[in-house]
Amino acid sequence: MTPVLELNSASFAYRGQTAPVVEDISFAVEPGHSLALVGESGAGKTTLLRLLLGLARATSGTVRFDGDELKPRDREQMRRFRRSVQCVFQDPYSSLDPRRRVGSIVSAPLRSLGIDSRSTAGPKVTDALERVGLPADAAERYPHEFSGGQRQRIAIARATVCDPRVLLADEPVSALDVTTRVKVVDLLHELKQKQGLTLVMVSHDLSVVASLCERTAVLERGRIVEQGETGQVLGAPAHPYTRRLVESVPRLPA
Ligand SMILES: Nc1ncnc2c1ncn2[C@@H]1O[C@H](COP(=O)(O)OP(=O)(O)OP(=O)(O)O)[C@@H](O)[C@H]1O
Repeated sequence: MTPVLELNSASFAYRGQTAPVVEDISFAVEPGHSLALVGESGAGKTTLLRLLLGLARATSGTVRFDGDELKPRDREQMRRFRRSVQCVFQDPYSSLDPRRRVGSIVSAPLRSLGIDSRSTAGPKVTDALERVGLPADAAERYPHEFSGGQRQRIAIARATVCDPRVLLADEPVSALDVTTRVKVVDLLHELKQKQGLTLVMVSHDLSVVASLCERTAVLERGRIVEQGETGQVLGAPAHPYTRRLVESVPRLPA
């Protein structure tokens, strides 16, 4: 099967810097599967998501979408891409415009992709809100009327309203308290199961990774040191860096 997203020997250096922050990265994301990117702060995880989103362009190597090289200037391809690949960020407070009602926030991708107008988007917005466990009347309210967990649900409703195939999520639950975190992880799990959503997720939380992602790639200072089945990578790490990451997870005393 053609991977929906693929990096081939991709490297990226920020403007004005010679040293790449990610180097020689290769992985493929198969449709319906999920991949976690893990590693310490500054390892380059968010930069990889930016490459996958077409927000940054690989300095060398390629990013492929449905088998074709991703070209941010190709408007037709980017339209298909935006319809297929959506994202959710860490902070549900800053990622939602406080001046707009939730209905307008959630319908934004439908309108910007030309799928619906404000007047025709209603049923899809209701559906998307329902799928994430929010009542239909949430559409009439403003983000400040919701808790952090509910706001992240709104962000997930916005990201899934146009039925994308892939969700790219940057630390989607790390700003949430522990019980809310579990509920949002359950929601992501359900979207994977029911809608066959492909998930690429950055997370510091290895238990979240273990519960959501079949595959894991471990990033150390911009390079992948290990990747494979999550159970294998986190359960029996082959690389000393992965072992250190796994061992650094705090455990309750026995
Ligand atoms: N706009 C930028 N300009 C220059 N360097 C940057 C920029 N953004 C990030 N970097 C550098 O790139 C490296 C990788 O950063 P990145 O945010 O991708 O790491 P990360 O693994 O996502 O970290 P964290 O877990 O803390 O979010 C870091 O050394 C960072 O300082």
